[in-house]
Formats: sequence, structure tokens, C-alpha cells
Amino acid sequence: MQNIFVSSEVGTLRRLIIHSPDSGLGKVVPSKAQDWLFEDIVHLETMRRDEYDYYVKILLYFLDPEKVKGKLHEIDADTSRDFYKPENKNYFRSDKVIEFETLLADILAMPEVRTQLIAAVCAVEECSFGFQKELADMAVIDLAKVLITGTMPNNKMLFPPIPNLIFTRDIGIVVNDHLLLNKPAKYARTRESLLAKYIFFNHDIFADLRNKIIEVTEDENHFLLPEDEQEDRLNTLEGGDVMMVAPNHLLIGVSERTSVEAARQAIDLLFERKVVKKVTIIKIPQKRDYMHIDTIFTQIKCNVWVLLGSLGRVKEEAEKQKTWEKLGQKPSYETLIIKQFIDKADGVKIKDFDNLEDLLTSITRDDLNCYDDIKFIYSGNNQFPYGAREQWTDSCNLLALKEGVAIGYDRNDHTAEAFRNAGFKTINAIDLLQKFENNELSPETLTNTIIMLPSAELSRARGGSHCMSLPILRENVI
Ligand SMILES: NC(=O)NCCC[C@H](N)C(=O)O
Repeated sequence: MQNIFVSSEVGTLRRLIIHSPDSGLGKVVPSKAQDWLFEDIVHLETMRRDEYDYYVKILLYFLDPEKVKGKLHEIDADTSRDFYKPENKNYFRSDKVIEFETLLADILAMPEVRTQLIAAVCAVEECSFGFQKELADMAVIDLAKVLITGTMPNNKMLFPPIPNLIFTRDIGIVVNDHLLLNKPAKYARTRESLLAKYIFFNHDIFADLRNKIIEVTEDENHFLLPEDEQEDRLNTLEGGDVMMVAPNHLLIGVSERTSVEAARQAIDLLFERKVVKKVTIIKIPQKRDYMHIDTIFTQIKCNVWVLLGSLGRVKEEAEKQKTWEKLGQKPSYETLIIKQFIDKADGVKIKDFDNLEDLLTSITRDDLNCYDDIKFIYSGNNQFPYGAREQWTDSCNLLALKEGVAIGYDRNDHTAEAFRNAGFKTINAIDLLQKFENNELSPETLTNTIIMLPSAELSRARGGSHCMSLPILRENVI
């Protein structure tokens, strides 16, 4: 089997990259929370112990069980959390549930990469030459921590933290055997993508990818634009806007974070290299609530999708509204524009979709060859005002561990009810782990289940389990 290959959103997950909340998240202050893309300041210890650590244990149970099976009591009893800390000898080090910080430490052990990366980070963060020399003398594991947290072991802050690195989805997306790198829209996420780029281009794990990394760049005319126009016309693309839904088909969101120019460049490069045959662009309203397409829909199994109803079948309603608009009424709805580009022998053909459900139905039927009844689960059970409330706390942002088994947040009660109405079981993450330990349930036999992760702190960072994962290997579904 290949090491790096993703051709769907729901094939059994075999390897992924994550990043456990680091001490940088505990340094977010109210005055910087918005600049650093957090909605609030978080309580780091609660986020780790009572939320994210369960996420890690569940991932290990599914992807690398011998690291965790039968040991939960011992792991939970250790108040120092050594099991989760890469520098510790009891660390779970897994080549299936892969921690970003360990990948970074691995490449920092290569002298040439280390020199380049320190120089690159210091340039971006405008460090003094003195600090640059201090970094050059540090032990690898400490250096990896400083480059992520921004803080030296003596607690001196050299540069800001990158608290959004927990959302590893956004740094890049595996598209079949290629990787599409991000080019972040927000300054707060610049260092993340710089570190990720060095990892993808230098780490042994990605050796087979070297000639298959696709980077979005600026058009050369960009450099001639006046400064006040430059920012608005940047080519940016973030992983949350890219979804590998079927072997032949990639979705790209045009959003607050991903520009239409970047999407166009990605299509050209992907078609040129024959990586996929179809790319669908979904233009969503440019607002913080929606951010990326994976905040408004994700896939649970070939025929099941969870989505935000207010952006769903709005087209017919929109048509009716137009009459009233002509009479002077202001629009009261938001629309999506969906255009599919198909690479054919006689040129690229374009197809329009009226609404999200029609596109998702076509993916299920035409790309995944699945003819079971299609189920759309709506955020907040489509009840006013819970659709919007629960979408804000990631009700539409689930990570499928295998077909029909996904992780979501426990706070989205109405969406959970919608899942149950559609025949899914919902189970709290803690109960599930207990049942795995007692051999009452097993990852292999679990079906049609939504795992509810504690999420009071995590949701303040505005991303769900889909955002907190960068799948690099999934089994094929077709
Ligand atoms: N794919 C995603 O939707 N990622 C969530 C990113 C949340 C982060 N606070 C951000 O605003 O970038």
C-alpha cells in the first residue's frame, strides 16, 4: 500500500497529521484573540485533558491500537500527561497518528534544513540577529517547540504563537497521490505554512511526494500592483476549502480565505498533471461564520452528508425573492455559486449546479457509484435558530474515521438529534473509550455512529474535528 494517498473523505482513515494544543494557545490574550483568529481565550489544561486528549485516544484506537489498548487507566492516571508529550520517553510516537511537532523536530535534525528554517522564520518574524544565533544553538526538540509556540524555555516570547496549528487540515490537502499546499489568507497562519512546507519538502515520510507537491503562487503582474490593491488580490488557498470527495473529483471553496484566482490556478495545475478529472468550485459568502467550505458541510458516508440548511436548497426561494427585490425589498438570503470544471479530451467543459444538495447527490451517485438513499443531515436539525448556532460550533465539520463513523462535537444537541433521526447512534467519547477498553465495542465492528467529543474549549478556536485532521492515507472507497 502507498504511504500517502487520499481519494475520498470517507474511506477508512489509516494515517493523519495532528497537532495537540501547545502552550502557545495558553498565551492568547483578549486583545489579540481576533487577530489570532480565536473567538475567545481558552483554558489550555481543560482543552487538553478534558477534550483533545480524548480525540487522540480515539484516533489511536482506530489507527494504531497497540499504542493505547488496555492502557487507558494508566495513561489517564498520569497527571503529567507524558503520553502526549513528544519529548517524553512515554510519548505514544505513532507513524499513523502523526504529531506535527515530531515531524518538525525530525527535519530540524538535518543541519542544512535547520539553518534554512531558522533563517526563514527569523525573517518572517523579524527577529534580531542575536535571537537567531540563540535559536541556532538549541537542542532539536526545544527548537521545534520554540518555532511553534514562539516562546523560549526561559519563557521569553520571541515571536507570537501559532495557536491555529491545531487545525492541521488547513496547511495542505492530499489529492490522490499529490499534495496541494496552502497559501494562507491570514497573517496569523503564515508561520504554520512555512513550517509545513519545509516538512513536506524534506521529511522522509513524504519522499514519494517530492515531485507531486502543488504550490499556488502569485501572478507576476501582482508585484507591479500598488500596495493598497495588492492585499485584495492575493492568491490564497486554505486546506479547509479543499475536499477530496472522489478519486476523479476535487471540491474547492472560494471563500473568505480562498481566492478565485488561487482556485483557478489549482484547477490548471491539477488538470495539467492529470491528478483529477473534475474540480467543482463552490463560492460561499465571504464571512467569518463560514470561513471554509468544511464549516458548512462534510461527508459521513458515501450517501450521508451533514450541512447547513440555510445555504442548502435556497435557489427556488431565491427566485421567488427576486420578484420582491424588484419591488425594492432587500435580499434576505445567501446564495452559493457552484460551477463544475470537467477535463475532457476536447477541452474543459463547465456544468452549473443550482444548489449544494444537487452537487452532493451527483458526487454520491456519479462519482462514488452509490445508489443507496441519500440522507442530508441538517445543522441544528434545521430548526430556527439552532442551524446557525450549531454551525458556529462546528456541527457541520465532522471527521469520518471510516464510512459511517465520524467524530463531532458534543455540544451540538439538535444536530445530534438529526443524526439519531436518520438512524445513527451517538455516543460520548469517554463512554466509547470505556467500551473499547472493556471489549464491549471495537473500532472494526462499530457502524453508523457519531462520536461526541467534549468541546466547550475547542469550539472557541472555531474549528471542529475535520479541521483538526490532515488525512494522508485513506483506504479507497471505490
Ligand atoms: N478548516 C477549518 O475550517 N479550519 C478552522 C480554522 C479555525 C481558525 N481559528 C481560523 O480562523 O483559521
